[in-house]
Amino acid sequence: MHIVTAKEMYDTDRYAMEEMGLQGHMLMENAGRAVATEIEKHVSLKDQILILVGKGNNGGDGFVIARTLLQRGYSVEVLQIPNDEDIQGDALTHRKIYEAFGYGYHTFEDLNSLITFSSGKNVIIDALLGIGVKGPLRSPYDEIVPYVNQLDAKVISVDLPSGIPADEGISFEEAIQSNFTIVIQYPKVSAFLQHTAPFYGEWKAVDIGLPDHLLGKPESCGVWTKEDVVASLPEREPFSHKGSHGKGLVIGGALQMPGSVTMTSRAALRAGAGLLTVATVKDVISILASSVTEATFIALEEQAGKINSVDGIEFSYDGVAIGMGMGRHPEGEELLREVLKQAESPVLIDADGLYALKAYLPHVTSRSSPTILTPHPGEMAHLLGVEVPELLEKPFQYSRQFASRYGVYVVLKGAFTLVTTPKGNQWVHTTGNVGLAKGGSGDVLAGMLLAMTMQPQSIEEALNNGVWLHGSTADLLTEDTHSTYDLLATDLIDGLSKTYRTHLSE
Ligand SMILES: NC(=O)C1=CN([C@@H]2O[C@H](COP(=O)(O)OP(=O)(O)OC[C@H]3O[C@@H](n4cnc5c(N)ncnc54)[C@H](OP(=O)(O)O)[C@@H]3O)[C@@H](O)[C@H]2O)[C@@H](O)CC1
Ligand SMILES: [K+]
Repeated sequence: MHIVTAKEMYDTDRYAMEEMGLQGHMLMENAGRAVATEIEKHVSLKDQILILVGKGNNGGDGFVIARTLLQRGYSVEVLQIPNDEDIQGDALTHRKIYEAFGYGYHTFEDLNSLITFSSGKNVIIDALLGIGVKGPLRSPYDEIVPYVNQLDAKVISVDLPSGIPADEGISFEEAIQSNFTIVIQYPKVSAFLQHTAPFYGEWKAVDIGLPDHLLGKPESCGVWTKEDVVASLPEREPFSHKGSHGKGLVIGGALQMPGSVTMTSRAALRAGAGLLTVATVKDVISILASSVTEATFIALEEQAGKINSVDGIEFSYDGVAIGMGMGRHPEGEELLREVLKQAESPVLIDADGLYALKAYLPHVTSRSSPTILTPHPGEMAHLLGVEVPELLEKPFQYSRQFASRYGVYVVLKGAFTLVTTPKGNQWVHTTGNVGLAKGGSGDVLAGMLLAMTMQPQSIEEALNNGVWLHGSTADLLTEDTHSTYDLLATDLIDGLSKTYRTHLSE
């Protein structure tokens, strides 16, 4: 499923209108009817519905929705916010059709009109502003929006909650707080930003008949779905052997932190790695040996319980993960540098490895094998040299610039984990839940990603499939046996079997 900016949406609409003959009023008819059909799933014939119609085409959709619902027997009233002469173009065409059916509307004079017409209504349809919103809400929307937000009614927004910009990096002051948003054709970027997504409530996209190839462009941005996983995750060949499923290496752990590397290793094996070696300090090996029986070990030189050197590792692996539980120490930089120079396989850098990476970043571009970074926002902000809130305002832009500048894959972890390729393809993940906000879930993810990168699929597919498996496992577990309070990172490792069996064996 594509994700679009306002410009991409307007370009797509324009192309459909100018090059394909799908005229604006036809698109609006399709949009309004598709939205009305979706609204029917959330309302009943007993509900009293008020549709708030704004000045632009979002308001135009409102007139189509009103006509469709009235024809289908629903109780609907319309409150048009602008004066009659301010409704123009396709929106005016549809208001005329609405009137030709014999339906009427009220016009907003001051807040009292909204108070009067919203009285007794238990459903409000927000067709005030769409992707054309610019700047803070102006009069009278700055009065209307707070009034709607304090009403005790179900609010359903058309395309996006009025006041929320479609794009990232744009500030706003107030917006409709929706219970449900019916997105027209493609979700907009703001549906996946931490500070704007909550305004959408739940959302669903409806098809208005724009062909997908209109968005064909070198960069691709979308939601990675179960269908994508099913299409790309390779089936196991019946005559394959443990070597064909990837020989992985995990470098990490310190005497003070033996857990991280344990979780990464177990997760990698559970996710499908054929063979796994863990390179760590001696005391961690004795702890690991009992809980990761399937792995082999390399004891590394140490100082004060931390890895001091990677001497002794022969880099003949299909994938390497480094950094988890390694601790932060001056030698970390040198270790990482050696690994990146010597390994001729994908190298995934997580946790403490990311802190050690900063100085070496400019040299990463010279690697001939993929380099994968899996930062949480704090680690990513550190690498970028910006504050976390600034990063979270524009995660798409920052990730794309960073991935292309250093030629790396970036898995920016969060409520909407974002995978970016060096070429600028971006995939958002909507699986997973707040149960994952706990120590260890990143270590488990790193292990799953390591296993995925060693299977016969592209690195882009591997990372997305790994993130999807991790999130879906959390979802299955919290639906079933766990809650978002008690879910542990180790539960994800054991729960992965169920995800594979439930989702991927159909
Ligand atoms: N054919 C198509 O393209 C299709 C489009 N579709 C639908 O159209 C929507 C986009 O329509 P749009 O471009 O008319 O923008 P939209 O947000 O409805 O209104 C913008 C108007 O609002 C005003 N305004 C702006 N900012 C403001 C503020 N802060 N505070 C107050 N007022 C503000 C501004 O007016 P101004 O006051 O500046 O004159 C401006 O004219 C899209 O989301 C989808 O729902 C579908 O039907 C499919 C086919
Ligand atoms: K809206």
